[in-house]
Amino acid sequence: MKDTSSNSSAKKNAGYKAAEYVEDGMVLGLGTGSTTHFFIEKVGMRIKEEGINVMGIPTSFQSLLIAKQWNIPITTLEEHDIDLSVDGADEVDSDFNLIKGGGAAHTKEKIVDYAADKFIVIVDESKVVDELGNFPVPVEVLPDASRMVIKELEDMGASCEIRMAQRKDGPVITDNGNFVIDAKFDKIESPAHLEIDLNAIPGVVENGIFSQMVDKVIIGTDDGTKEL
Ligand SMILES: O=C(CO)[C@H](O)[C@H](O)COP(=O)(O)O
Repeated sequence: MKDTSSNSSAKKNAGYKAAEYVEDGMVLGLGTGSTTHFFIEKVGMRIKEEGINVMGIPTSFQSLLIAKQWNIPITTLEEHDIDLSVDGADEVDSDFNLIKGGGAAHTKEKIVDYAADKFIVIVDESKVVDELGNFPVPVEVLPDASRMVIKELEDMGASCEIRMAQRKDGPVITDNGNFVIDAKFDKIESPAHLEIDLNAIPGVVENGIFSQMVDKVIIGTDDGTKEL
């Protein structure tokens, strides 16, 4: 789906910069992906070196494993509200609309990111776009509904593919046991409307348009960061 090995110094700069916004006592939403990996790593370093006291709510098994590796205490949305969530994106426009879900984690990411008091997005420059839509919109679906959802998406003008696993025969299975349909629209006129319309299709669990809640975007470059 995407090459997560590229732009690693820019991703690292963005992730490390976001960790500067972490304060002692915070509960953190831990996004998913190669950029967020650097954020979690830096939070772990700050716990070790500065002794800050924070807890994390991971948005995927991947993020849970990285957090455990860095001895970040884990909690859940059942137990705590979230002060700050930090997450990557596949596309971000100047109105802070996002496409997420390149790692198939967008359902839990949206629950956690939207619940946070503050939501910071971290990307490298390649993710910044004038208009969303070059990256297909990931749509998590209940497996039994996938053919019907594809028909609805095609009626809405999208070209669709069920995302296939790379080292397993068959579809990608999300952390929630579902499939992901990648829906490519020629043009996304209104991200906010599309976000609502996609979730109205029976069988859709969540889609990867994030049109709400972003407070800040940190763009990593090879030399440093820019903030929007
Ligand atoms: O939405 C996501 C996972 O579902 C990721 O945040 C998004 O795909 C960006 O990943 P990366 O930082 O590896 O480029």
